[in-house]
Amino acid sequence: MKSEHALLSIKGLEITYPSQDGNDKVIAVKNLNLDLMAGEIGCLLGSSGCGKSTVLRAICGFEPLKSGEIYLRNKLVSSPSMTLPPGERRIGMVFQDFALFPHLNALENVSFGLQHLSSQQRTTVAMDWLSKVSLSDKAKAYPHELSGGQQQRVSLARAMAPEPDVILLDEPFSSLDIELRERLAFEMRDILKANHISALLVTHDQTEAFAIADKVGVMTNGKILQWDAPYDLYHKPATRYVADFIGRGVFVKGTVLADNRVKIEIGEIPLDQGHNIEIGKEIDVLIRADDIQHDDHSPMQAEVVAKTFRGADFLYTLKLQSGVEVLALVPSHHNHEVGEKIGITLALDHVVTF
Ligand SMILES: Nc1ncnc2c1ncn2[C@@H]1O[C@H](COP(=O)(O)OP(=O)(O)OP(=O)(O)O)[C@@H](O)[C@H]1O
Repeated sequence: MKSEHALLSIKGLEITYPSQDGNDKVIAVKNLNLDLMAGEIGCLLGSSGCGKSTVLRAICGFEPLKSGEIYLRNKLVSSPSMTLPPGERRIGMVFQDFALFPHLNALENVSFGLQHLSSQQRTTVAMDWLSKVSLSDKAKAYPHELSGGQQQRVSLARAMAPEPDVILLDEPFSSLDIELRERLAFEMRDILKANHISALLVTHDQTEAFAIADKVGVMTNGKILQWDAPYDLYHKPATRYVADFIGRGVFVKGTVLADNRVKIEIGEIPLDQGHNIEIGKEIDVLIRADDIQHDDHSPMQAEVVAKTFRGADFLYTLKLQSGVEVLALVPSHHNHEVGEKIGITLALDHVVTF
């Protein structure tokens, strides 16, 4: 069975909190399943309150389970009848605010979890991890003397130094500038991959999730709707909620044709194998901003009703003849005015429908 090889395996997890009036229970997580393989970086992605942090706390051993089981390296660490104490789990944590000890310098922060070693070994190991995050020259610096990105790398080095089974990261970029986030997410991914460390991250930011994770689980109401590679989440969303949540898209009406194709207002698209929809049926077809291309020579016209400059491209909102509005990403040297009509073609090779 696949999960036998998983480093972290969560089966049928349910966690409840007492509600404010003390009577009913808030179900924070329900029937959640997840397998994280050795060396894999996973991410739970969902909006505020969907239960992401509760899952992390349960993995750490801070939440009792209502039902289900959590295994680390095939060892049962949590079930409704037992919770292995947090200190006895081999888990590293990186928090939203980095949670560095302000009165300890970078080296001392990283040494903190290495109390089982001699003082000389501690320094050697901690210096080694500081060098792995490219901060050897900041060993003596205190947290307030480091930038946000540097503090985050110290925090990562501190979590990695005791060589835990898995590192959990709780919104690790949310206190940083938006421009920094994506770069640091890539940087963190490189460090984790170079050191073969498995990690589970939670975030509400899709760009962050896609930049860092091998597998992303889209969560809502305490459930994972789909656990997949970012590419598959984007191109093969399993539910309408996932399709709406990931990437910017619009659903337009389509009609199923005889030869396994679907006709929409601006063209025809093949239906994916496995869709057995009766001919003539009306379906909703997902059209993303990168599915529509601008082509000055195309006879098919759409009116620009809004536009946002994004540097390399414009995100145009285009009104089709029927009045339906779709989005289109267009290289920014094609600078058209609102109200202008522009030529478009459909660049979609398969239908996403539900
Ligand atoms: N200690 C608690 N007591 C009662 N309800 C709680 C408690 N902690 C969390 N909840 C509720 O459980 C649900 C899940 O909360 P959780 O913190 O796991 O969500 P989250 O996805 O991490 O949200 P955020 O991104 O805002 O941190 C929410 O409805 C929340 O209100």
